[in-house]
Amino acid sequence: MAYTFEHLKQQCQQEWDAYIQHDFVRQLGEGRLAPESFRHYLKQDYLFLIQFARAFALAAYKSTTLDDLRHAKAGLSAIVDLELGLHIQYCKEWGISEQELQALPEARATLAYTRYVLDTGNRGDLLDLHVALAPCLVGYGEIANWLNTRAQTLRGEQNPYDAWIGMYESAEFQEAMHAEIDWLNCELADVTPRRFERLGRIFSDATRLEIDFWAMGLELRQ
Ligand SMILES: Cc1ncc(CO)c(N)n1
Repeated sequence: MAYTFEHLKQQCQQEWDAYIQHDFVRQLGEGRLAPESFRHYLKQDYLFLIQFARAFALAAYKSTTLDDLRHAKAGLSAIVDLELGLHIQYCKEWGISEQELQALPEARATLAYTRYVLDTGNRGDLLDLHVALAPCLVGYGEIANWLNTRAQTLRGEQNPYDAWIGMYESAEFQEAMHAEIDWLNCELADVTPRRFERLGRIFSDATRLEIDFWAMGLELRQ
């Protein structure tokens, strides 16, 4: 049987739904998330993005084909040249200066998640690393789409978090998500059941760590 990305989700459907439909996400969509929670999340997400960039650098190191090398390089450039700049700008609009960002200590949830991804990539191969990254890349795109299906979601000026949803429903992000799913489907097609079981563990671990990232924001955990 050929495995697909869909199977990775199915083998931890409960965790996946708890991540996509988390209270943080619902409250953000309904425009009733506490601003302190959103600010705390934004600050930690800056630290997350720096480690995320390192993960793409690791993906370059783990690449053995020119195509994979180009893919990793494009991901690293997108984060360093584009996403981090946008994030710093967005933080400013929420009253968080670049100076403040640079001095932040990492919350435990940020440490746990990012170092888990880096360790998984270090000890495994490129597929292990991509599976650990998939909840970030695919999850946020799916979250934006899920929010857009909900009648309770507020869009436009009435929601202070509208721009956040806009970022992840954007054509660029949705394309990156689909490219990631295609890459994974291609690689998963010929793995053995034993390998799939190990990959499933990585995927569900990373999903649980994304849930903790939301909880960190919601509960202002350090
Ligand atoms: C924690 C987290 N996961 C995923 C993304 C999407 O890139 C993000 N910015 N932050």
